[in-house]
Amino acid sequence: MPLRIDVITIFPDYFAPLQLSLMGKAQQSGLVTIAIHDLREFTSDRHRSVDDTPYGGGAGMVMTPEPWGQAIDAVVTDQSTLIVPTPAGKLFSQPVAAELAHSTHLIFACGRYEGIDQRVVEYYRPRIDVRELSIGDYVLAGGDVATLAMIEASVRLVPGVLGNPESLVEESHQLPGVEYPSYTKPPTWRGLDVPEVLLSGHHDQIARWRAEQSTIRTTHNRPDLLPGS
Ligand SMILES: Nc1cc(-c2ccc3cc[nH]c3c2)n[nH]1
Repeated sequence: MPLRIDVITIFPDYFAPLQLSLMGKAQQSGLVTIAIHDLREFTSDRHRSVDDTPYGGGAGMVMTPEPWGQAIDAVVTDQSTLIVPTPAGKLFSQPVAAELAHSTHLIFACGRYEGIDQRVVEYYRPRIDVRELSIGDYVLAGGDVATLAMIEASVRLVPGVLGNPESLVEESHQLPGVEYPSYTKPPTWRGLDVPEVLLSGHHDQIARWRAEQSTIRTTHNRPDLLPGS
């Protein structure tokens, strides 16, 4: 059963990159089907409007619920998971990507302006799995880039998408923390040499060196990922 993804957005062109590279191949292989829907196709007024002023005042505009209800109803099934990117959501992570990779149907609701009327989440929450997700503690201009990131992170984990599942095995066995640095040819580049141990062929020493490098990098860049932190 291929994973089906429906993306609803006012900027369908944001998703052209999904036709390229690994994501494009995943679609051609039939492992994943991705459909992009223009929210404005689900409006009923002459101006195809999707936003209005916020109740309670405040700056900016809020996306009205009805076009979203029409658009989501057009694709939703009882197997759907509705994903709403938002800075206020739970943090997206590799384990969440793995969960999404094993879903049957994902619907991404890409908001713009100040976000989507909360009643859209409230309406679907009793009916299907609804997940408000953040990709990090910084504010984007809309949910489209967050959706691209979540689709790429999830689809690469769909069995059969990655040509070499070996890289997933390494990823999953990775020590808590960040990855060791990588090197390839040439052995010397602008006077800089590849660490000797990597050319030695001593696989135990290489594994030890890589574990040390991972710890050094994690301590320096991501101490929050160190065990016991
Ligand atoms: N992690 C993260 C999500 C977002 C986001 C998501 C949706 C909308 C809609 C309008 N602005 C948005 C921002 N920013 N940062």
